[in-house]
Amino acid sequence: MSLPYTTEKQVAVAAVRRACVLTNSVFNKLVKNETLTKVGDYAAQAVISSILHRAFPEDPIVGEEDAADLRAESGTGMRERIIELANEALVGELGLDDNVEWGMGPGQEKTTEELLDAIDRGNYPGGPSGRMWTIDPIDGTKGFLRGEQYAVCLSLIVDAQVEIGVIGCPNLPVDLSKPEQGTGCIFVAVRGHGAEQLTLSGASPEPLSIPASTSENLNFLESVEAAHSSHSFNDRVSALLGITRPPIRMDSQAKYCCLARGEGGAYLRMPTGVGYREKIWDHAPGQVLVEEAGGIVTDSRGQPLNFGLGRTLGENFGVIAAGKDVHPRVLEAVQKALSEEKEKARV
Ligand SMILES: Nc1ncnc2c1ncn2[C@@H]1O[C@H](COP(=O)(O)O)[C@@H](OP(=O)(O)O)[C@H]1O
Ligand SMILES: [Mg+2]
Ligand SMILES: [Mg+2]
Ligand SMILES: [Mg+2]
Repeated sequence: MSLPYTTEKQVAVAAVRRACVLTNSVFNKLVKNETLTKVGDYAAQAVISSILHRAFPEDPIVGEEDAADLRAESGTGMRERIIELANEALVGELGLDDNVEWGMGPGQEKTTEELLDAIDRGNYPGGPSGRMWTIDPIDGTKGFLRGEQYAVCLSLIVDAQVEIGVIGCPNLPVDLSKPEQGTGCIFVAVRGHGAEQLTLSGASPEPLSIPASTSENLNFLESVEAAHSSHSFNDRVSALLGITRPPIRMDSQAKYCCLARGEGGAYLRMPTGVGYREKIWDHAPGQVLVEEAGGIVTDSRGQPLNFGLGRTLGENFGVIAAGKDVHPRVLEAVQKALSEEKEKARV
């Protein structure tokens, strides 16, 4: 019996690989010299969206970026730069099995209009039924610009359930505890068929599973950006759990990837203010990856993340991702810390 979503998985990995080559070259050519922020985000979404469209022309896409500003932009050369970089990534030879037999070999150069349209194809509003892809071309843009962690994130959602997640992490050490082994990994999960880590060239799949954990070897994974998740809340939850090790701070869904391969032990993301709604592209690939590695992903109330409400997670409040044994303990401590906060606000 053939595995489900074989073609989708091949196409998704090919698309993420090309986008990673692109973001790497954007960093080396542009970010290191000048701050042309967003060039990588636009170009990578154009590349991934073009590849998806060629393979699955009927599938809608929920992408983070849109091309409105780019269309309006003139005189800076930014749009030309993006088109050039996207075309380089689309036609370049990547080596390995670039799936020519699925029509996924190096593509043809595209016009400016075609690439702007490809970016704008990410405007699907989402919803509860049918197939859709989510693209976060550069997740952790702040980390990307700092030369730290970022991730190229792609998922396939079918009837509100994430079926495939692919996360490319060009700057992530192959093993956090052995930085000398080099950086660059791709994480892939197919619902019901496990999670794996590949090299950045798409080779050497290693199955992933979250090992059992105790409080002694636990530390939290959390955002670098204090505006994105409450560091002080995490400190309180750590204290309640008796965790003494400092948190591992890292941008992007690389946190889900580290968790899936047994680094850290829990990813906790609590809102810093009222009103922000988490975006589906910031969590869909990470959710299926962690679940397929044997973990649990919920919001801070223990509810599953709802990917069927549109472009955001709606009423889901915060995110807790952890191994099966750790998750209930973290959830309980989060409840305790929340009720302490309520109590404080009352008096
Ligand atoms: N106030 C806020 N609260 C939570 N997340 C936020 C936020 N403002 C932006 N974000 C999201 O946080 C993501 C980065 O997460 P992290 O902090 O884990 O690296 C951003 O993704 P992008 O970088 O793709 O825009 C963005 O979507
Ligand atoms: Mg993001
Ligand atoms: Mg992004
Ligand atoms: Mg963004």
